[in-house]
Amino acid sequence: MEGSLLSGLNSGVVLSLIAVLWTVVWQNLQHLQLQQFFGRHLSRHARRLAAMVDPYLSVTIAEYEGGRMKRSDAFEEVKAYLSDACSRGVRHLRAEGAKDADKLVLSMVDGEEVSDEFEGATVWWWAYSKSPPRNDGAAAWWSGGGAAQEERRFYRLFFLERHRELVLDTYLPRVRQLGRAVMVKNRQRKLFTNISTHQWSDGGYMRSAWSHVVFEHPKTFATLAMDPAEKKKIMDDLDMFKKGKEYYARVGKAWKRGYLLYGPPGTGKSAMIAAMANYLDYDIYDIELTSVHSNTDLRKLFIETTSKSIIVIEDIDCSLDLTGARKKKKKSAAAEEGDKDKKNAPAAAGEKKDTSSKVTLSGLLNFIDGLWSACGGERIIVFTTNHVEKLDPALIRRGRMDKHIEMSYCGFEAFKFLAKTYLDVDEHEQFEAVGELLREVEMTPADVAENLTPKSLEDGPDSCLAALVKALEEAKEKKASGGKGLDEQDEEEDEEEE
Ligand SMILES: Nc1ncnc2c1ncn2[C@@H]1O[C@H](COP(=O)(O)OP(=O)(O)OP(=O)(O)O)[C@@H](O)[C@H]1O
Ligand SMILES: [Mg+2]
Repeated sequence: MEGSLLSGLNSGVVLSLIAVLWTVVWQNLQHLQLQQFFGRHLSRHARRLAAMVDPYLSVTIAEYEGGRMKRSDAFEEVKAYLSDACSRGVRHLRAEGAKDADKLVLSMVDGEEVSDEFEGATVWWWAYSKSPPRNDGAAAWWSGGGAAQEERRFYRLFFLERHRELVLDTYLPRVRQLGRAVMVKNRQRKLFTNISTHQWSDGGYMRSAWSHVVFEHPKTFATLAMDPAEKKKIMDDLDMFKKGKEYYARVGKAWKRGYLLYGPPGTGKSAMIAAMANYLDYDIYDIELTSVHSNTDLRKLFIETTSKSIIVIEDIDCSLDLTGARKKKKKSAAAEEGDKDKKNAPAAAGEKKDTSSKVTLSGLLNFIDGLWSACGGERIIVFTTNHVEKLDPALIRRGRMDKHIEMSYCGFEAFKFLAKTYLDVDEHEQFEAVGELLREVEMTPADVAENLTPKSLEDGPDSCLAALVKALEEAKEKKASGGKGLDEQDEEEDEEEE
C-alpha cells in the first residue's frame, strides 16, 4: 500500500509539494508567530497539502481601501456574512452588541478559519491582521493619528482553481448580498462625534477621529410639535431623498442634501435631527468643528463617514468665525487660504501641537459641495443656528443648504399637538385662552411642553393647562411692562458685540 502510494508520486509532484510547503511556511513566518503557525493553522496547512494536485487560489479583502482612507464595504459585508456562517465551526469568536439588546453579533478572531459550501464547492475563509508599516508618513497623515497604529484586518478566501469562475462570479457576489442583509438585520444605529487624537508622530500632531455610541433618541416626527402641513412637507422631502438614487444620478448631482434648521433656542432643532434620523434609519455624525484642526482633517473625517447618515454641525455660527465680521475679512482670509492649506499638509513638519481649529470657510464649503463630498452618497448635511442672519450667505445658499427650515415659537397647531401628546386631550375649555395668549407672547415648544408635563401623580389635563395659561399670562405681563424682556435683549446684543 505504502509502496503503491510512493510510486504514484512522481518527481513533479514532490517538487510541487516542497514549493507549496515552502510558500506556506514563508507566508506564515512573515505574518504569524511560530507558535501560532504550529498550533492553530495545522488544519489549514493540511487542507493546502490536500489541494496541491489541484492548486488553490486566494482572494484577500482588506478592512481599508485606498491605504487607510476608507473602510471597505466588502470587508464589512464579508464580516457580516461570516458572522452567520462562522458561529457553527469556529472555536474563538469576537462578540459585538446587536440591535436586539439580548443578542450578540459574532465574528472570527484573527487566525481562525472557517469552511463554507457553495454549489458543491468548498471554500475556506481565514481571518488575520497585520501591524501597520512603521514610518509610513503619507498613510499616517491620511489616517489621522491613532487609527494608523491599529492593526489592519483582512479576510482571505481560499478555493480550488477549478472553482475559480463559480467563486468569483457567483459565490462572492452572493456573500456580499447576504452580508448586506445580515447587516440590515443586526444594524444598531450609531451616533458619532469627532475627538482629538495626537498619537502618531513624535511631532505630536493633533488629528480628529470618530468615536461612537449607540443612537437611541426617542424623538420621532410623531412626537415633534409643529405645523402639520410643514411637517408633512419635510417628511415628503426626506422620502424623495431616500428614494432618489436614480434621480440624483440622472441630473448629475451628488446624492446628498443640505438642511439648515434655524430658530431660537428650545424650538426643536436638535429634536428635529433626531426625528429625521429615526425616520430615515440613518446614523448621525455630529461634528464638533472646534475639535477639527484643519481643512484636511475635516475632509478626512468626511471620507470616513458612511452612507445613510446625517452629518450635523450644530450652532454653526458659534463653531467658526463665519459671521458678518468674517465676511468683511473675507478677501484677506481668502488670500490666506492657500497658505493655511499648505501649512496643514503633511509636509508641514514644523507644526507642533496646536489645539485650535484652523478650519476655514472655504474648507467648510469644500466639505459640503467639493469633489470629495460626492464620495459614498446618500448623506444629509444639517446645520443648526440661532442666528441665521449672521451666517455667510455663501454657506447657506441653495445647492449647499437646499432646504431652510425655520423652527419657531409655539403656534396654536403645535400647542394642540403637544396637548395631545402630553395630556391626551383633543379639546378643552382652556384651548381658546391658550390660543389667544400664544398669538400675543412668544413661548418655545420646549417651554410649552414643560408646562404641560404633570408635576405630580395628581396632576391631570385641567391643572397642566391651567399652569400653562398662568405661565403665558406672566410672560404677557412681562412683555407689557417691557422690563425684563428688553433687558434680556440688550444683554444678548452686548454678548453678540463681544
Ligand atoms: N417642536 C417640538 N416638539 C416637541 N418637543 C420639542 C419641540 N421643540 C422642543 N422640544 C423639546 O424641548 C427640548 C429642547 O429642544 P431642542 O434641544 O430640540 O431645542 P433646540 O432648538 O435644538 O435648542 P438650541 O438652539 O438651544 O440647541 C427637547 O427636550 C425637545 O424634545
Ligand atoms: Mg439644539
